[in-house]
Amino acid sequence: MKIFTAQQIYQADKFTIEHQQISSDQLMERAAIQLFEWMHSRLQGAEVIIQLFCGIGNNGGDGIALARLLKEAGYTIQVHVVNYSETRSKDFLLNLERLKDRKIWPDFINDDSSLPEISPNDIIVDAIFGIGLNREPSDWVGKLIQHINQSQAFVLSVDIPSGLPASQVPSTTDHVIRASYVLSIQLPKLVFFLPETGVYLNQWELLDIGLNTGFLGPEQVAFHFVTLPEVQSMYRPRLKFSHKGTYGHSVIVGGSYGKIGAVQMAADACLRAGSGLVTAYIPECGYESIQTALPEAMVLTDEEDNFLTSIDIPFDPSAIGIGIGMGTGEKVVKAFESFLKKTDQPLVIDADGLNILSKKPELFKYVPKASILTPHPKELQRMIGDWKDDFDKLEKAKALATKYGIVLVLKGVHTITLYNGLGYINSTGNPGMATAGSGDVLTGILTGLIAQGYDSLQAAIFGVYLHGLAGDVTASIESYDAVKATGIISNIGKAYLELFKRPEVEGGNTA
Ligand SMILES: NC(=O)C1=CN([C@@H]2O[C@H](COP(=O)(O)OP(=O)(O)OC[C@H]3O[C@@H](n4cnc5c(N)ncnc54)[C@H](O)[C@@H]3O)[C@@H](O)[C@H]2O)[C@@H](O)CC1
Ligand SMILES: [K+]
Repeated sequence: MKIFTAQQIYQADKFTIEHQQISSDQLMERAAIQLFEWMHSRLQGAEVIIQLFCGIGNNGGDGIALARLLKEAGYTIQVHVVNYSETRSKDFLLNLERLKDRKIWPDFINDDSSLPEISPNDIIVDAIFGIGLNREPSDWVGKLIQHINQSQAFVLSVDIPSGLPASQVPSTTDHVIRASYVLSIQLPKLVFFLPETGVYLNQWELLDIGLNTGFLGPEQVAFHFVTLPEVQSMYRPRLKFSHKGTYGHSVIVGGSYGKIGAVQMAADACLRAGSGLVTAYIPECGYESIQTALPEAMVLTDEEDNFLTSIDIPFDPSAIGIGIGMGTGEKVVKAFESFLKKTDQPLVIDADGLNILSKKPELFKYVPKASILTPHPKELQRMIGDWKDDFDKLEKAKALATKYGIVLVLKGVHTITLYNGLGYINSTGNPGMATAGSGDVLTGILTGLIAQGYDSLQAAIFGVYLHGLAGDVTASIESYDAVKATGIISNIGKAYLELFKRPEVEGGNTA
């Protein structure tokens, strides 16, 4: 699913209005009906007070139109117009008149008004600012937003939390609505997914208002939101007449004394992802444990007991994952360096592999093209230095990926894969996955997918999704708190099955 800029969304609105021969007011009514139906199907006429805070633009217009529909269905509403500008939108005014025709009189909040009382039991509809926010809200609007945030009431934001710009971080963090739920009109916004801006919303969902897909289809975007249909289309089914050689021979290189488990988990995940054969390449000390714990894997050992001193794989592997639990001691760095210099096939590089690259950035030029690098935020910072904010981070990371022709997987709540100037934002996963070994599992999955013939970008997008889904399956059985990396591995199979299960209920997304 493409992630459009506010500018593109405005163009899509315009295009839809022209091509469907409807008025902008009719488009707003579609949005209001969708908002109403969402609320009504959940509230079922409950006797709760709904306080609607509406700006004076089209986001406010959505709110005012929604107020009318709620009133007509018998809900108790209070409508506040947040009067931050004299320049009111045409459709806002139209809907305000319709409200007045029904004898509903909103109160107007200005810079000298007292703040309305809000009970924690009320429901707030936040329609103050939408994607049209183009500067910081005035101080008094910021104070109103703070007041709403402190109310402990459920806050339903229309399109985007008010005060959150659509494509930059807000400058005054407490002048942004903290939304319990966002009903985003038709399209997700990039800020939903970044750590610094995603914190302003708990959950979100899209409301389809029938924007013209003829326009949206060919539009170029910088970011995609990766959902089930995209991932399904990447899946490579296993062939009837195939054998283990068809699915590749992966090698997982890493480990050191006390950190052999990382390689074991990666090798296990690699097998679960479908690699035909898997070899673990480790220091001698891990031989017995891996052979015992993972009978399906083969093991090659370094001469040295406790860490790797040379990496010589005596056959041509289909894929190599390297770096986990490896350490960054002098001899390891040397072994890694000479391995990089003699290898041209794309690698999956994680953990200490990344740390060595940060220590010796001159080695980047030896990283084979189309290798996948999977830094978590600290590893990324070591690689690209400090960033001003999340947008700056994305630019710097993109530049690094483009410079060396690599696939950069930025691990996080929404893992973002960057390649060739484009970004792919993952939609699966949960907070339970912030646990030891979760990254090793990802390395194993990615290596296993490359071994089976997925290209690097597909392996990254598909693998990150599958990894998150396996984590979601695990959490659904064991709770977020109890998710362990080995649990994620054992649910990779269920995640594969999930990919092709028909959805039973329509659900929201957790931002
Ligand atoms: N254009 C359309 O046809 C549709 C628009 N929709 C809604 O319209 C919204 C966008 O509406 P608008 O473009 O009117 O913008 P907003 O309603 O987000 O903002 C209102 C206006 O206030 C001004 N403004 C921006 N920042 C300000 C600040 N800090 N202080 C004071 N004034 C400020 C801007 O001129 C802006 O246009 C969307 O988020 C969505 O909710 C929906 O109704 C669907 C259809
Ligand atoms: K809003």
